[in-house]
Amino acid sequence: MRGVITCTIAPPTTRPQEALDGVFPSTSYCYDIDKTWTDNIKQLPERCRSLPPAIREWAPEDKWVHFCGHKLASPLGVAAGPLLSSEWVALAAARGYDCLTYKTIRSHAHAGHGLPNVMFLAVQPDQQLQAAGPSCQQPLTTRAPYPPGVPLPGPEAAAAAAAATAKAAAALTASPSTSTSAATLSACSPPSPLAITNSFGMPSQGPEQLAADIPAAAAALRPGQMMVVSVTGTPGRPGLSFTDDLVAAAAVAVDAGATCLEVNLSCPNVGRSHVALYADAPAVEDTVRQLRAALAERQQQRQRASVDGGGGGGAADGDGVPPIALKVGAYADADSLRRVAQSAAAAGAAALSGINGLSRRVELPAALGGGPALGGDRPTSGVCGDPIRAAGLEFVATARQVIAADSLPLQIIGVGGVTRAEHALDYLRAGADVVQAATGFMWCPDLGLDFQRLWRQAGYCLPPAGDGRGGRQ
Ligand SMILES: Cc1cc2nc3c(=O)[nH]c(=O)nc-3n(C[C@H](O)[C@H](O)[C@H](O)COP(=O)(O)O)c2cc1C
Repeated sequence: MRGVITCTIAPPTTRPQEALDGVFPSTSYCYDIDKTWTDNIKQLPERCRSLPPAIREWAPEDKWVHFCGHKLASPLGVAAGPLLSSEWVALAAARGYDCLTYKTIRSHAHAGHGLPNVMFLAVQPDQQLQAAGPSCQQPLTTRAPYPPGVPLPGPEAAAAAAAATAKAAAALTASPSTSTSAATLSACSPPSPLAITNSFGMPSQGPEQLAADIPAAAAALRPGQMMVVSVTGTPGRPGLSFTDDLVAAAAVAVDAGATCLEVNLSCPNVGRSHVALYADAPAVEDTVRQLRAALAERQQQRQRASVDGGGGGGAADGDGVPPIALKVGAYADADSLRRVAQSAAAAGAAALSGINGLSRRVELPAALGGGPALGGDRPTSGVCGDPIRAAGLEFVATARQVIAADSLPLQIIGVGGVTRAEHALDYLRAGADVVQAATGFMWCPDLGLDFQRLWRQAGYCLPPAGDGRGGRQ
């Protein structure tokens, strides 16, 4: 793989004074990390509900981008995770994101892990984690939690940020050529570096709720936007293989009208049995073949049973199966990625989406006693945000080379460490068709509107890359 990714590890101890400097409140701007994911579904946190009106100028349709049979007004989206329900999808759709991935669902209701689910990491500014290698066996250290009783940024802070955003947006509207920096538009200012570990264990609503909520999420989209539904299987279900259960989860999504699926083959927060599926080329090929065959068979049955023909999405191909993206992790080398890309394409997958959070051991600072930060039963968890951007870019650049060299019919979703709008442009230059943020969206939902401004300034195509590789459009 090209490039050098260093893996300097945070110092083993963090002085409490530094850790509690108030820059790292225990909640994100939007998602409330002190609450369970079900509470975050029940009610969108106040800060998300009181965002100022979004001002966005939509690209003319001839500048829209093609992705998995859909036309997108822009190539930015939100990755699987933060969009827990239709309300969250509607929020992202209104804040400048066009490719919205509905959080990974299972075939059945699943509680996932208890709190804590998200903790801040003590990393150096610009620290980037290696995708693989012995140095990555070393643990990362969390920041001390925000002290109890210290008030979080409340409605006043949100109102001040909203006023600043409205002012900047008004200036922009009055003079579209103003070179207001993207940062001045955001109604939030994420901590820097924004480095978290998340450990949810892929909780899922049950099929009945999803049957109502997935169509509600799709109804929140405008022309030029699409929703991908992320699905996974659960190993060890009585009488069902992982793939059988994956088919059942995908069927929930398809029956609810999903027009694009993403199969999560790389969750770093579940048992070992399927965390590394994405790295096993024959298993990837088998899984995708079986999934597509089962969905095609279901579609035929439905067509036979219905005089009007079955459902199926607008982007489904000839056999009625929606395009399938595969969510993968970082690969140790280009050959491993090539083998999986070839297998995925041979089985009929439409896209690769990477990377997932990097799995690391995560410990409390020594000042708080050390030991696994999420408890002994969760010694490792997924690292997301700024420290994985280099690994994500490396994945995209390598995938683009492999796809071009082998003429594979695959598109690429670039994910990992997009915490500012400019990072999305870096991903597009590296070769992504679509770029998504997870952590960046949680801490700065208006990153989407910032990106739209940059995208418009760029003339809705890529500016030349600084490294001489050039853009793709
Ligand atoms: C809170 C949270 C929940 C996530 N849940 C999922 C999930 O359910 N399925 C999945 O494929 N990835 C999940 N991810 C991983 C993200 O999709 C993404 O791959 C990873 O966070 C790297 O992107 P980021 O640096 O923008 O956060 C989750 C990430 C976060 C932060």
